[in-house]
Amino acid sequence: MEQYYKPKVLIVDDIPTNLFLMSKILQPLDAHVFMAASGEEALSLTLRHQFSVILLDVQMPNMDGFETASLIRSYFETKCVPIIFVTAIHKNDTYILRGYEVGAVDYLFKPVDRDILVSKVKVFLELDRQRHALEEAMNSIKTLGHQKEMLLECAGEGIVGLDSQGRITFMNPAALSMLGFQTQEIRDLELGDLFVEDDPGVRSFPDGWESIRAHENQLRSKGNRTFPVVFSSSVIRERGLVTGGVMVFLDISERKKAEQKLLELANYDHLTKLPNRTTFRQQLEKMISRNKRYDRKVSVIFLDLDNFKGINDSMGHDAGDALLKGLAKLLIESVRDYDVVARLAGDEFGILLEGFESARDVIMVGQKILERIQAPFTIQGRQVFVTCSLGIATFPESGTDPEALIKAADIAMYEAKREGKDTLKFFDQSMQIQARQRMELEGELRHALNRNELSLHFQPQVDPGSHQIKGMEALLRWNHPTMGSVSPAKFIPLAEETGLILPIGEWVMQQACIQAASWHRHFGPKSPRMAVNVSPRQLKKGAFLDVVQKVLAETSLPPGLLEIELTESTIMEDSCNTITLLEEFHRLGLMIAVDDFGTGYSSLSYLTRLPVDVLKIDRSFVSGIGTDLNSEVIIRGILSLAESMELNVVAEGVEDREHLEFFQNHPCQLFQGYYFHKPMTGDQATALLKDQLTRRMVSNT
Ligand SMILES: Nc1nc2c(ncn2[C@@H]2O[C@@H]3COP(=O)(O)O[C@H]4[C@@H](O)[C@H](n5cnc6c(=O)[nH]c(N)nc65)O[C@@H]4COP(=O)(O)O[C@H]3[C@H]2O)c(=O)[nH]1
Repeated sequence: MEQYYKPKVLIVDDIPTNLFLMSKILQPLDAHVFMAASGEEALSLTLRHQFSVILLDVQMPNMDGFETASLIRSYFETKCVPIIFVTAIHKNDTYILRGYEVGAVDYLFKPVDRDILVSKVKVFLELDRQRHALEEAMNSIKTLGHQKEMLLECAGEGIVGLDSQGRITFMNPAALSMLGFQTQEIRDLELGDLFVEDDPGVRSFPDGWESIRAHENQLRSKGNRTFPVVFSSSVIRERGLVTGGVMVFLDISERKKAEQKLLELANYDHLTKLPNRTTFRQQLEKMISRNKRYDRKVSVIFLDLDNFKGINDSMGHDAGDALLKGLAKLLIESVRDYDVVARLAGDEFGILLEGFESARDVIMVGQKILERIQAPFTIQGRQVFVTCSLGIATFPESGTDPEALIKAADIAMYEAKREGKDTLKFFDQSMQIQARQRMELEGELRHALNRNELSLHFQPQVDPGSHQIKGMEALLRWNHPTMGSVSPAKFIPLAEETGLILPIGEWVMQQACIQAASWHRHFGPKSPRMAVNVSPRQLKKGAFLDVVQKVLAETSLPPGLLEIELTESTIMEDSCNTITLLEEFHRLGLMIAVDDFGTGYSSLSYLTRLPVDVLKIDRSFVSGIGTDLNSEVIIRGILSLAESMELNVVAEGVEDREHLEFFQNHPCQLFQGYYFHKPMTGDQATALLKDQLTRRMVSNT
């Protein structure tokens, strides 16, 4: 803030009374009054203070007033200080003139009149105040100008100045450096030369310039580098006339890069660089509206790898990632440039096709993918074989909006999986009905355990010679309050898919062991061995071994009375882990049976490495006895294999005498089937075992 300015007055007189009187008179004026008794003293004061006016006595000893005034005028700092001479009234004109020559601005005559003195001094004080105010104003203008200059110099934004014709006249250092120009090079430049794309606002200088606020465009540097900027402009007017313009711009390359990165993250899969699900959906929406107008079709292919999890688990995530990248490349190469390939999730990919003639073209694309995928991928120096399942849905038949189409293709893909994988399926409405039923069933199954709707039935396994019951297979039953009895063939695969098999399987193991332990307490060492079906998902879960150990400990069932039934395909699926786990079960003393034997394509050499005790001949072969020579050949093959490997064999699905007679010539250890017993409740099985015991005792007596 500006400080209050108090002017200074100097009175010079060798007579103290004069000094005193004049200072007294000047006291009411708002000024500092200084006094000097000689010319020398006056000079010394003028060099230290800036006086508004000096009242200088002419007649003084040593250095008189004229001499003092000349000396004051001779110094740069003091040469303009107004001097009023104070002298006797009778002095002549020559004398007076001399005073003016040495720099007097006025005279006062002694004896000094009070009013005249005050009014004359007042004038000079006022003049000095105004001079001071002017000086202050000048100073602040100077400071402001300097500040503005600094602003232009230091601003990070590029600032470009134009003349009234719109020609560039100025660029601040930031603008020069961003655009790569030297100051002298800007003279012939027009603003439009700097813009990559014509900007109507820029072109319309000076009209419309005021409205350019935060526009985005690209500027071109001298070296032809283009970079994105955000810029604003304003027009300079003086008294209503346009005198120039200013444009301020900011290089937003970094911001644009960050925006681009965010956009990629939001719309693309970072691993394969393919569009993600969101983008896939948007593209499908566009494709639908594009083709709807011309009554043309759009196809959605949903692809899922069949054995990705196995590869990921056994070879590690890096290998899994490499496989997905390889697959992405394969898919892109299998379709046309304008078809869309996206990664929807994990090992799920989506393809959008348009502009095809008929469904045959889409099938050909799908088959091409199925064929190409058969060639091994080389990952971490190893050859990896994969297959995939494809589901195809077509607009408008399978659905008219993106969600419906993606869902339909997903359902069709699911059907392809159910049909044995490595194939493609076209969506049809019946699939949707099945999918809905599956969903409803799943909802019900989730509550089945808590609502006590599950129970176990037991089917005896009988010794062919003695007809004694040596084993019992635990078979799960679901009795739903409205649907009635639901077949395990229907709900077990569903439980497997949804993971519900884990709690359900644990419950089965527990209930079966409780029952087996009860029989063991009742019938002693001759009580039947309990065979429990175990699904692949249970086996893969590391905790399954703990579950079995815990149940055995809780029920005190001798481990030798527990048999685990695994299907052939389960055993073959996950080699290393399965062998280790089965060996653990063996160490515990459990028996291991291979269910549905003969339906898979087990490598026999692999089978010899597995700790297996029992092979169960699949029901489909037994039912072929007498009608299908192949089945009989297979059964004979299994029996001789089992003999050479010293494995026991259980023939499943023995329904009639013909089956039984076949096995008289081809001995097998146990029979299971309706010919002997159907699956029955625990109580019925207990009664049967009691009956058997009684008959044995009777026959022994
Ligand atoms: N036509 C005919 N069928 C016969 C005959 N003898 C037995 N069966 C049926 O054949 C199936 C034998 O069980 P599986 O092969 O383990 O096949 C089982 C098994 O894979 C699965 N399953 C049943 N209970 C469980 C369980 O607790 N856990 C798991 N993971 N799977 C189970 O469900 C499948 C079907 O079970 P179920 O419907 O109980 O069907 C049983 C049984 O009722 C016969 O002479 N003729």
